[in-house]
Amino acid sequence: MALERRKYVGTFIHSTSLTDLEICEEATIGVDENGKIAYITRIGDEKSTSEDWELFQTTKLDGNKFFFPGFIDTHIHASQYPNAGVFGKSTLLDWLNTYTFPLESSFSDTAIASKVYSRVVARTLSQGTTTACYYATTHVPATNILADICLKRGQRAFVGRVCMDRMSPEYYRDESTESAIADTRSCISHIRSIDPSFDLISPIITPRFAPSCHRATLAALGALQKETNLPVQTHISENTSEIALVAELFPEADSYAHVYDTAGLLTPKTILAHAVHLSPAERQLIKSRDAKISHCPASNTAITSGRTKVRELLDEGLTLGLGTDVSGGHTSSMLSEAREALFVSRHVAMTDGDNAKLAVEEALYLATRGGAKVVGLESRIGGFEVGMDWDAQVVGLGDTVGTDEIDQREGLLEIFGKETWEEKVAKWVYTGDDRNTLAVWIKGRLVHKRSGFNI
Ligand SMILES: Nc1nc2[nH]cnc2c(=O)[nH]1
Ligand SMILES: [Zn+2]
Repeated sequence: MALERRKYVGTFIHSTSLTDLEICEEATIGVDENGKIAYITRIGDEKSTSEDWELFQTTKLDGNKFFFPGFIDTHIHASQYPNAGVFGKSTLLDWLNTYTFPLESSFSDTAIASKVYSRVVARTLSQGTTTACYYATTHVPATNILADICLKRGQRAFVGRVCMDRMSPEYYRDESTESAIADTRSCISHIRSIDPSFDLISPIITPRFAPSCHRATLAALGALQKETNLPVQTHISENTSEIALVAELFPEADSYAHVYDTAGLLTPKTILAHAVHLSPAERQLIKSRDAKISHCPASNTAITSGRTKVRELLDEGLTLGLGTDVSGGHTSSMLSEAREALFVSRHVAMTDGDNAKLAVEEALYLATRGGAKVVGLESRIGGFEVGMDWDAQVVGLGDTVGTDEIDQREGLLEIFGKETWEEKVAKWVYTGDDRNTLAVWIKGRLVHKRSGFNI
């Protein structure tokens, strides 16, 4: 579907490195008919565009509004969305049995799948998530519905049919290695039929986690990865009881990471969620395979899995993004997840020292550029550069306060007028929510607009 070219004028903020945000006031970005950034003009730049761009529409921001790259959620269970916030005092293994497997098994009903998946895609778009790595369930029709909804709504997504053939209830598990592979292939074929070059929607090979797959299933999924070169997502080293279970089930393996490596599942296209309790040798192995990590601080706090030492992982050169891990995590908002990453790093700092603290800039990097690297799309998304796709959101912080009236429309954020842009961004991260997400584009297509905001 061809788009109209469009110019975006105003303040642009994006990460240029882990520690740096570039803040460009009064800049212009031209987006072409393919949804790609054609040019960027910053203050003081020579105007570099041809006359014909003058003919096209402009979206111009004023006041305390800015353009920011769309968020990349590197780990979210779409099927668990109805349970967001419902976890009691459980920890991982009892949480799976009490809350998660019963809910996921209900996706044998495609009406439930349609309803939940429509809702989660609409909600995450409204929260500025332009790319999501979704776990679905074991059900082929329901997983295909998730892919269809993402394509229709325009959300960039990795959609994984969950493979699990042991350590789960009989009512919810794959029958055999062969059926797990056949069902995975069936979902891959469906996605190929709706998005032949996996341009917006990609399949992702999804062994739930080592304990729920027999060795033969892990190995067959590793072979499927080799055959297809598709990405892989799974969980690793989230919780100490889970790690003990892996040691019991795979006594021949040196470690949890070795289980995946032996199966051919530790690849540059592998996303490992959690990675809370990795040993130095496992971190070394993951780095040597160039596998990626999805840090899920909200979930790690909610179901008391542990505190990931993100600074150590970053200092060792591992590649990290953020994942909401709904519904281990209570929130589908990547803005909230960035805040959780900041707070968890402060808890680590209370025992390990101040160097553990993440800065706002670092949390935002993980939510955008870091996530782009995790999903292998760093040349296309995560920042504003010529040739990249226009995956962007407008953040509006509300008018500078001046009266006693509380502005209902743009949330709780209070801008008093003396703040620098850096301080405004910090207020957004620490006190903002989806009311501040005024519009969202993916590949140049407008996919969400808050009522009352005129573009
Ligand atoms: N957080 C989380 N960890 C898992 N490990 C295996 N399955 C799951 C899941 O659904 N959520
Ligand atoms: Zn998860």
